[in-house]
Amino acid sequence: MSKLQFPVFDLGAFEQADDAGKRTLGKQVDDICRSTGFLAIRNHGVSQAVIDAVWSKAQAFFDLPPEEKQNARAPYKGYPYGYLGPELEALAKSREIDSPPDLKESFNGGPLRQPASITDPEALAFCYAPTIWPDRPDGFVEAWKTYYASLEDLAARIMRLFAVALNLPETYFEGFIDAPISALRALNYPEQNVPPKPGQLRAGAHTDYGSLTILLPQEGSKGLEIITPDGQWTPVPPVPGAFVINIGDLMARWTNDRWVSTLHRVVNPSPQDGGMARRQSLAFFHQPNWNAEINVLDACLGEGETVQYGPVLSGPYLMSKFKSTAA
Ligand SMILES: O=C(O)CCC(=O)C(=O)O
Ligand SMILES: [Fe+2]
Repeated sequence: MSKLQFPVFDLGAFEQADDAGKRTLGKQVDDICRSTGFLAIRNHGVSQAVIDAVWSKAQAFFDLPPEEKQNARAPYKGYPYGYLGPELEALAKSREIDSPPDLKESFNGGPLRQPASITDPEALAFCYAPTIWPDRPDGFVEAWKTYYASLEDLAARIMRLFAVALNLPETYFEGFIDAPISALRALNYPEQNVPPKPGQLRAGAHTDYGSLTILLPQEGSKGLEIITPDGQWTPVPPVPGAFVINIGDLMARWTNDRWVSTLHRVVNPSPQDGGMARRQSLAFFHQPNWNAEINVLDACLGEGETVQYGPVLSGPYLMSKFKSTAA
């Protein structure tokens, strides 16, 4: 693994390693997750054709006239899926910081399957609410679902890596994530022709809520920044062919804060970087099963350490976090 500036991890090499090799590589991931929880994953096995298809369909969707995009809009404030137009979300509000709305628009989609066992009305009204699909561009839905399925599989593989990193059996998380309630979000940060309001960013400083986020920033694009342990905002460099992953609040809680859910943001483009260029990204927010009960892992309790968090259920926990960001 290269650790020059930003760690880049070879997932294929991990999967092919023997037990001792896996433990060594897992230890590297444990170290990263204790410090920032942000790393790039290469040799991830997701086909470039699957990525290119969803990328170009998302771009074509964002290029549609605003009125047409509104046909796929989320029907009411707080509805999780469909099109969320400009100025409707301020991520900084999740931290109770009042800020102008983020300079972005997004399209959001939920789980591809709904287990028959799910009857909780809250689950049906929230995570399992229907995705409001756009009519155009042709092929959008198929490309979206194919990418979603690939990322769900990738997330499960990364959770195996996390289990090894935490000194747990490799399959430890499997029972918690066999009916995940993950969401996929395509983000577009439009060209900025007018100056932002004071304090207005493309995405305000926030932590992610779930177990794991798998991000695909636009190739070569800048703007994503994290707070490093020295307290400085630090750019995440684009890594060609790799996904950027980070852990969210639920994973920090699960590990009793051994792992950190790091604050991050997307800043406005600087004049040196073209000043106003559009930027696109895809964010897959992996979230354990609606009913998964998340208790601090024994494996994360060192000598003399106490349990800092009581149990929470994955779905209701996510709902409470999500509802706070409407602008
Ligand atoms: O677009 C990006 O690079 C990051 C977006 C992000 O952090 C989020 O939507 O949670
Ligand atoms: Fe984020």
